[in-house]
Amino acid sequence: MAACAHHIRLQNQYVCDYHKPASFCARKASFAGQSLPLEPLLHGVSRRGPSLASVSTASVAITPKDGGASAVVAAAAFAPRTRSLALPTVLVAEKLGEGGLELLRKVANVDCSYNLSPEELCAKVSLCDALIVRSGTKVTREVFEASKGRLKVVGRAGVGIDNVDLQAATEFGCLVVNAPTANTIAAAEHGIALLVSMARNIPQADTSLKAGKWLRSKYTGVSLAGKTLAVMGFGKVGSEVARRAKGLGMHVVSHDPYAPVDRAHAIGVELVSFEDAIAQADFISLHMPLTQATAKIFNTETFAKVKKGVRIINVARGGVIDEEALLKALDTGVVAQAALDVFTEEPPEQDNKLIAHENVIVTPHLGASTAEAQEGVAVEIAEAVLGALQGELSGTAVNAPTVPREVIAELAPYVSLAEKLGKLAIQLVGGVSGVKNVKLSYLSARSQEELDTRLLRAMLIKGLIEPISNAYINLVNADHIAKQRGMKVVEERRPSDGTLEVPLEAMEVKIAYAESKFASALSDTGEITLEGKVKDGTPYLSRVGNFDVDISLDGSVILSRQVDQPGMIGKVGSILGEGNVNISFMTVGRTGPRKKAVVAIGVDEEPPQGVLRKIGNLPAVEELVFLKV
Ligand SMILES: NC(=O)c1ccc[n+]([C@@H]2O[C@H](COP(=O)([O-])OP(=O)(O)OC[C@H]3O[C@@H](n4cnc5c(N)ncnc54)[C@H](O)[C@@H]3O)[C@@H](O)[C@H]2O)c1
Ligand SMILES: O=C(O)[C@H](O)COP(=O)(O)O
Repeated sequence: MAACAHHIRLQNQYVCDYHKPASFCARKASFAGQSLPLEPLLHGVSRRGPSLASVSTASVAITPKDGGASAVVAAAAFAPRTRSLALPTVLVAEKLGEGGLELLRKVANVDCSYNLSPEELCAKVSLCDALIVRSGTKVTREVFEASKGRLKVVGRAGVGIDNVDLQAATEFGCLVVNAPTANTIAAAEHGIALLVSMARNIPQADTSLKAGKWLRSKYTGVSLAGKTLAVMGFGKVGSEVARRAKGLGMHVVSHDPYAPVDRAHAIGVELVSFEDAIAQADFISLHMPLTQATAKIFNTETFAKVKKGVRIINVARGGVIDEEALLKALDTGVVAQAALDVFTEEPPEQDNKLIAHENVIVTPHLGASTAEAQEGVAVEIAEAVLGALQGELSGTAVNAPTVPREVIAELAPYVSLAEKLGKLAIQLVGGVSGVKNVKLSYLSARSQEELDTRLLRAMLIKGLIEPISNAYINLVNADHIAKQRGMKVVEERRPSDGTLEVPLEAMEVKIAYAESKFASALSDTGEITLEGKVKDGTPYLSRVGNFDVDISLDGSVILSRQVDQPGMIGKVGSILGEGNVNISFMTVGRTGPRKKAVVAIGVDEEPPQGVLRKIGNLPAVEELVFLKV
């Protein structure tokens, strides 16, 4: 047997990496939450093939955002397998750029099989170690079941992973990686292409001329110069669209409650409220992710507030527009034109009325479809998949294995607390100030060496960012994604004289320079401030702004600031009861008897808007916010 040049030793098991592309060799192998230097060990493994399936570390993975209440799940991310001398097999189920295929072919058997039916995909996947898809292939629970544990990595050659069942992937110990940056420019350029084509009726005029007509006045367009474009979502794609639109002489405003103001100012874009953006825009371009908060955010109510004759471009996700409402708005002239690359259902039904509408131009989800973007995405995903097959964690891992069981066992409730505090804190942000500076403080008797806070910090970031983006955060990518979004997260330890047995007495999150939807969440220093504790293994919210509260975080929370007076608890309780909303907890934090008080109410279900309105209308209630946990 020939000796390999390099091997990674992971918890006494060996992974041969002689076949890695050169770029992998100098790196550290990061696995199961440990960063391990590559150990050049010489041991007898054949050069004929990699032994990449030999990693067996029991590890834990942060659950994906749809993964239920538990913040972490134990999963054997790479199940023990006998050392195989065969090359791994990678199934490429949608067309992938040649550069990526070349990389894969160097070290794997590559099976390019496109347009597989769900049954064919299930049949093939049991013979594959990795699967690469774009948005056109549904990687369902059935696919993971059918793979019978062989599938170790799913690579999404693009950003959105709406088509991959992440929960099932995690349960089956399958890593999911994506390629989030390589198609940004393509998507932005497509947005601009649609903007210009729509304004000048290019598709309609083209069709008409090809049909033998010469209709010059019918296709008179509108100019872009001097018009206002509202960019909804100032992330990777939105900011590139804004930059390009400025070059076309447009006045660009943007709505993104979480974007750093200075990044927008740097390219001459003003961040404004949702209402301001849609009220002043001649053109609206959508670039936000599809989340609970943005689903159908463009609906009948929204269209009632736009400038009459507005034109809309959507290269984000179909679900952010209520398609029926858009159709009505087009029919009544409220919306003059729409340019759509994405649809609620893809491909859309044949008789889709929006697509047939004369004032709508469409493309079949082509935002990422340029030769350059697809080459970039292909290389990005091939590297991520190959790295993952060899036990490396890519920075774009979506449901990555992270830390060893013993660490997680001790920190589990704190990990959950950190995510919940993040989720609550981000929901408290309001206005247009953005989220730039976050401080996470640990009150603990333990020293730095005795308390590994990496997972807590990652989970805080997960809680802060996932509800407002399509990013999936794990230990590996948390800091990277926070930085990418201009969010600075600093940690601070505050010594306590408590016992060393308890990892943490309390955890505090502060968001500086941010406005809040709930002014009482601001502390004396003007920061949104939340403190949490773990009691009997359960995360609790212990402070909001300057108000001490005590509420279990196993349901959602209503926070209300009111004048402390007799009968209030009964009144609020009755309104919730009438609305069939079950109260799990209620505490009052007050500055003094009959002065200001913050009432924190834990509820098992989301109260209907009418119920919240009734509570808000009680004369003693000064402000109210509902927060999902
Ligand atoms: N059509 C295509 O082929 C194509 C290609 C690439 C990306 N996309 C889609 O484009 C969208 C943007 O992608 P990206 O890479 O720029 O993502 P990103 O995460 O970099 O940016 C999204 C931005 O939206 C903001 N946001 C979140 N909630 C918001 C809200 N309620 N209101 C306003 N802004 C909000 C976030 O703060 C963030 O800045 C995503 O939906 C993505 O799936 C489509
Ligand atoms: O999420 C994405 O990356 C884009 O929507 C592009 O999807 P596609 O790779 O299927 O073109």
